[in-house]
Amino acid sequence: MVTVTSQGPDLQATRIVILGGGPGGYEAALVARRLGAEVTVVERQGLGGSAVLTDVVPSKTLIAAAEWMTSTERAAGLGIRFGVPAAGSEPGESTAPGISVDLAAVNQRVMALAAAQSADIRARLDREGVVTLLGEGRLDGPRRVVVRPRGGEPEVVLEADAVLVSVGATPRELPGSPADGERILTWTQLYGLQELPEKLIVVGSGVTGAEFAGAYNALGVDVTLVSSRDRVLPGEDADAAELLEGVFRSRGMTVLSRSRAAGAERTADGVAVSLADGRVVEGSHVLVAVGAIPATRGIGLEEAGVTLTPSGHVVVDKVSRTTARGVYAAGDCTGVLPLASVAAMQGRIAMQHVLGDAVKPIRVPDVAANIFTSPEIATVGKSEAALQAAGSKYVTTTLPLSRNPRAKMLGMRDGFVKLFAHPEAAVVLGGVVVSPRASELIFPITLAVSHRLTVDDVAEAFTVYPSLSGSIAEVARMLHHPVD
Ligand SMILES: Cc1cc2nc3c(=O)[nH]c(=O)nc-3n(C[C@H](O)[C@H](O)[C@H](O)COP(=O)(O)OP(=O)(O)OC[C@H]3O[C@@H](n4cnc5c(N)ncnc54)[C@H](O)[C@@H]3O)c2cc1C
Ligand SMILES: NC(=O)c1ccc[n+]([C@@H]2O[C@H](COP(=O)([O-])OP(=O)(O)OC[C@H]3O[C@@H](n4cnc5c(N)ncnc54)[C@H](O)[C@@H]3O)[C@@H](O)[C@H]2O)c1
Repeated sequence: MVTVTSQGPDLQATRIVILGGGPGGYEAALVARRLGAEVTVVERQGLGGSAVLTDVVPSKTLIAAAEWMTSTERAAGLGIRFGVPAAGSEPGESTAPGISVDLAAVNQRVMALAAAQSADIRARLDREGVVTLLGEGRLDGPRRVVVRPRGGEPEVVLEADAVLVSVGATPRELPGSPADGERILTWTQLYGLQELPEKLIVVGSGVTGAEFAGAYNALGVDVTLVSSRDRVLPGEDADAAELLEGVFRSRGMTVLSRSRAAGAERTADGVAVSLADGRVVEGSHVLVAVGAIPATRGIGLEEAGVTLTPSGHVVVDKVSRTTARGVYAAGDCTGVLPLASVAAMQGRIAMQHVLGDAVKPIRVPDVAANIFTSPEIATVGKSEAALQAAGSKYVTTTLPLSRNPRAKMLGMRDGFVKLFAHPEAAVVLGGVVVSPRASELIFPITLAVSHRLTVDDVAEAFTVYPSLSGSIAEVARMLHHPVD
């Protein structure tokens, strides 16, 4: 066992040890270095964490390929024909076999991009003077981290003035039906597929399930989405979820609502998913997307005085403090809001707090989020369900995308912009954008929400004509109340 009491040249510097090198961990490391601390990141998988290696980056890269396929759907309506017409064929008649997807090539690109992103993060941390230790870490009390290095070398003990726990979460599996990486898959195992599945069953219609079901459907796969709830995306804006489910069905996806999967087993040439009501759905592969479990067990947290919720999430306050003095936590292991952007913000806030920099507590309602389906669903601020549950006064207007001139030119039909505002103060409380690239369009509404702008502030700003963002100003204009 090697004990490391201090690293780096400055013996007076605060020693920070970060457990987990995902967005929560590596963003914190950069801030802590900038604030003069000695920083060590302990990571068992690779820098960038699950966000970069298995979750956000791979899924969004796969979706980029799927998106390309979806945009070809609109091409015919715009007068585009694929293939070279043969001699004597009618104008516009295609003789080419059409477009096909080489999943092995798509997945190779996905994995290469994830690895490159991880290497970039490692290089950045190295440049900034952050020490990285590849291995499995655990707390030994609140101020000491013990690391089992990946290469089998002796354990390393790191003494710390403060520890940040940012260990993320791992995929939940169906009870009694462990993933085998071949036919029964978690989202981390999809990128080993060399060919498109013949028939993919996606269990779970949360954000992960909806994104993958939409992507594989666009890539040409026969997809069945098993949804335990009344509708897909139960936690999202009801109009957006309803629209997306309609789009899914119109593209040939089978959506089984109110259908809870009880288990999955391999058959001679595929899988059979049994539903709680006795039905059986057969397919070639099943993707299990039923949520995630925080990676907080067995790493000495409770022994160090860190309180966990019954679900295993670390209890934190708005500046990322846990119940143990000197131990902070960020990201999916806290269950505050499982998004990479939130993990990174929690990590930065933790370091600002512990190192005595100016710090603003996290404001979850200001978080912008996006579901990368086609169309995308972007949200920020208060949702309609939250406003109703709190009995808040609000006014709302929705403008369908089909009324936007740019959308008409681009051949886009499915989508809308919706804003919520306070009826008297006219302050923008929240918004929903359902549209291709909604992730890019939500930003003006995010600015409005975080700076407490009014609908008139939004309406008075110029937008380009013609542009999709013109609908945001237009919907704000529709919420204007004339002065009495
Ligand atoms: C399929 C999918 C798609 C997603 N897409 C998006 C998206 O588009 N946008 C978005 O904002 N969010 C997205 N998310 C959510 C996002 O991935 C998470 O919110 C984010 O990864 C959380 O970051 P983190 O730092 O908390 O944890 P992680 O990224 O999970 O990193 C934690 C790291 O800690 C390591 N670790 C765990 N235990 C130990 C230990 N004992 N010792 C050493 N290392 C350890 C893990 O191996 C991991 O590498 C997606 C999630 C999924 C599942
Ligand atoms: N684009 C993004 O930013 C993005 C993408 C993916 C995930 N995420 C983050 O990850 C979080 C978790 O999302 P998720 O979809 O992985 O998990 P989730 O917990 O939100 O959804 C899982 C769904 O599976 C259903 N389910 C559970 N057991 C089932 C069963 N046996 N049969 C059928 N359905 C079952 C649940 O009712 C739930 O609707 C999201 O809230 C989001 O913050 C973000």
